[in-house]
Amino acid sequence: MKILSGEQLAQADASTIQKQQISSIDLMERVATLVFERLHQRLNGAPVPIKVFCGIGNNGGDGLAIARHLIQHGYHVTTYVTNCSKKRSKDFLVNYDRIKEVTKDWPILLSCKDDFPEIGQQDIVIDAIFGTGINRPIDGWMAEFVEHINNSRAFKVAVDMPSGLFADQAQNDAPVIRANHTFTFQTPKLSFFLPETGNLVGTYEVINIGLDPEYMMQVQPLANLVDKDLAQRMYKNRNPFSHKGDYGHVLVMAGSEGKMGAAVLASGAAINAGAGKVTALIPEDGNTILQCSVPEVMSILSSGESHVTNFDHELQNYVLCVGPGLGLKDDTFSAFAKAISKQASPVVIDADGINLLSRDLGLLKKIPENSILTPHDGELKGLIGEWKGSYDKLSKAQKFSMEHKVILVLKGAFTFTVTPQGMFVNDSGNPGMATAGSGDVLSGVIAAFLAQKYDPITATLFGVYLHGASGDLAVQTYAHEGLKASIISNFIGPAILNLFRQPQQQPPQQQ
Ligand SMILES: NC(=O)C1=CN([C@@H]2O[C@H](COP(=O)(O)OP(=O)(O)OC[C@H]3O[C@@H](n4cnc5c(N)ncnc54)[C@H](OP(=O)(O)O)[C@@H]3O)[C@@H](O)[C@H]2O)[C@@H](O)CC1
Ligand SMILES: [K+]
Repeated sequence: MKILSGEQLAQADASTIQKQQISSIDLMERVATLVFERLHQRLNGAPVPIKVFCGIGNNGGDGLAIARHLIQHGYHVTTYVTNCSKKRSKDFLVNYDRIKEVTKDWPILLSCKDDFPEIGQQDIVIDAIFGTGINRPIDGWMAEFVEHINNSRAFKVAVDMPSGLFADQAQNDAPVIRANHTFTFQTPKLSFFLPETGNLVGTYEVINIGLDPEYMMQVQPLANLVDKDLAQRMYKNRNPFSHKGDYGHVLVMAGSEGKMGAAVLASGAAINAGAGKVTALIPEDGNTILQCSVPEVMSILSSGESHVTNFDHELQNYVLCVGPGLGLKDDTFSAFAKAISKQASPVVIDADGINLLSRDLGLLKKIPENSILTPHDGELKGLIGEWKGSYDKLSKAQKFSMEHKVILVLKGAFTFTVTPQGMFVNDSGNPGMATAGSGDVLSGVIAAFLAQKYDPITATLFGVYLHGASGDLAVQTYAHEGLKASIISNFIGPAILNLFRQPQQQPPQQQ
């Protein structure tokens, strides 16, 4: 699913009106009806007090139309208009008139602090104050009003976006409605996925409002959302007459004294994700640990006892996955530099591999095009320097990806994959995955799909999605707290099966 900017959504709106020969007021009615239907489905006629707060633009117009439908269906609705400007949109005014057809109660105008209504704990608040048209932070009495709503214990439903939130631009601590649930139109907005603002959205639900398919097809999005549908389409069926040689060989260069678990997890995950063969290049003293932990994985021993000191072997045709638990010793750096410079096809670099690379960024010239780097924030700083907020981070990461022709996987609540061809947001995963070794598993999974001849971007996106989906399945049994990296790894197979199950067969998600 494409993630568009506010400006692009306005263009999609205009293009829909032109191509579908529908008026903007009819499009607003379509949108409001769809929101009403979803609300009605959940509320089922419940006599709860509903307060609809409308702005004076088209988001407010949506709010008025939603309120009208609710009133028509017998709900207990009070409608308010935040009277912050005389400049009302055309479609707002039409709906301001239309609401008179169903009630004698005019919307109540709010113009200052004295007008603020009391909001009860049992109320449902529908926030239709600002949507994608917000163009500056909310200030003055409106800022106090946002705080008033946020301080209430009512359940807050945002229309398109929580008011005050910018769809795709940085904002510094500006007042924003803290929604419990957001009905967003056509595409989710980029700010829903960023750590500074994602919590303001609550749960979100995309409503397909039927914007012009031609426009949607050709528009270059800010990012693409990788969800179950897309992941399912990435999957490659196996040929019944195939053999292990068809599924590639992953060489995991990893581990050091006290961190052999990282080598075990990365190489084990590569096996679990379908690599035909996996070999671990590890320090001598780690061999027993590895061989006892994952019997399917072969080993090559470096001459260093406690850490990898050299990269000497006879293997051919393998995919290198380097870094987990490798350590930062000088001779490990030399072995890393040698390993990198011997590769002709994309590699996966994780953890200490990225820290070693940051020691000499000149090595980037030796990394094959479309190699995959999977840094957490601390490691990323070694590559792109410091940043100010998520938008700055993404822009610097994009520049880095294009300049060095590499794929960056920026791990987080929503993992961003930044490629020279564009940016992707991952839709799977949960907070239980914030646990030691989870990243080691991810690097092994991505390397396994590279070895299985998925192209580098697909291998990355598919690996990131499945890693999160494994965590989502595992959490049903283990809870967030009980989740650990080896369990995530063991759920890769079930997560692949789950790609092809219908939603009703999925167990409920832990919130
Ligand atoms: N995309 C689609 O396909 C469809 C979109 N639809 C809906 O339209 C919504 C977008 O509507 P929109 O463009 O009218 O903008 P909206 O968010 O209502 O606000 C604009 C008003 O706010 C004002 N204003 C701005 N910032 C302010 C501030 N800080 N403090 C105070 N005022 C501020 C600004 O005034 P001005 O800047 O001119 O002073 C202007 O009057 C979208 O979210 C969705 O709900 C559907 O109906 C149909 C399909
Ligand atoms: K809103």
